[in-house]
Amino acid sequence: MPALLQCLSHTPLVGLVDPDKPILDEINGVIAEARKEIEAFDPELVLLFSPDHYNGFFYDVMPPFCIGTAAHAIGDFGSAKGDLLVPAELAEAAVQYVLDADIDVAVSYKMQVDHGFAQPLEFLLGAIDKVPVIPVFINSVAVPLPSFKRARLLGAALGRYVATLNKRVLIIGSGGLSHQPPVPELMTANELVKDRMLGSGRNLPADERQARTQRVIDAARHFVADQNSLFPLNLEWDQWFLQQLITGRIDELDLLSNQEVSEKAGKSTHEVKNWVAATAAMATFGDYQKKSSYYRPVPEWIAGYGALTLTSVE
Ligand SMILES: O=C(O)/C=C/c1cccc(O)c1O
Ligand SMILES: [Fe+2]
Repeated sequence: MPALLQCLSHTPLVGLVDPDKPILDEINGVIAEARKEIEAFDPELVLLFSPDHYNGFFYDVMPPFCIGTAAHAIGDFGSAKGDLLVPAELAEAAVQYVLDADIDVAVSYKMQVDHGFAQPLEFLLGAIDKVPVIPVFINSVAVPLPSFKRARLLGAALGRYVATLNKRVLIIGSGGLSHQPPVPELMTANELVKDRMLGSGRNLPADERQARTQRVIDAARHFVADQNSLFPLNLEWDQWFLQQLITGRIDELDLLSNQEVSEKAGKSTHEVKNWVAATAAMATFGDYQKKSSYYRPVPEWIAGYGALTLTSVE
């Protein structure tokens, strides 16, 4: 069975702080093309790798990786809200398969997810509950972080697992590329935010949710005016990273240290590990080829915004 890979940056600022119309049209065109490709492929199962942003995973117990056998999207920043369509038995078997492959992964029977999961499902499939999806969380924000190598090995193990199912599988990597939005850090957070990061943020009061949303919107507006107001986007790094995936050199990314990536491209750039895992999963289906790729820095979205479509070589 062939597989299809779609990696896509996500950003909760879509519709809230948008780039100029020609750029927005260009990006919407890229998403529309990806969606058309997916429609033609007609996936029976989605394997979705995504980070979280202290909406579903907290420092009370922060796993490097987690697979959900059920998942609920909270609808942050106006993203889609509701239950994902998770095939519980397949997801549970995926956990066992990965553990048997010596990759330690957590399981959640009630996973809470945010725009990282919801946005690509909505943009690429039209809704979060259109196609059965195995949701895979990769901790990309809350230090200490897993390595690039472990993300690749997780992806490869899950790729081998879904390849056993004899289904048309769409593999999605959500996140990145270079960026550093104002996500709080445990060491420097005030007492209230620290408490939220330790777990009480799972059900944020409405006024705090609103304040959090507004803080990110304000940061994006400042970033448009002054691109040193946050860690700058790194166009060169992003393009280099994309080429690594396109040319099949994902193993070389094992050499990247987390510190180096944070220092060169920003602390949230670790979200690209979702692209690495997705591409490693794709590689288990055999040779792949680039169908299309896209890149543009979008300060309005605090994102090195990229897309990559890979198809199996038959
Ligand atoms: O959840 C937040 O506070 C911010 C999220 C964000 C902002 C910009 C780019 C991203 O990938 C994000 O997840
Ligand atoms: Fe993100």
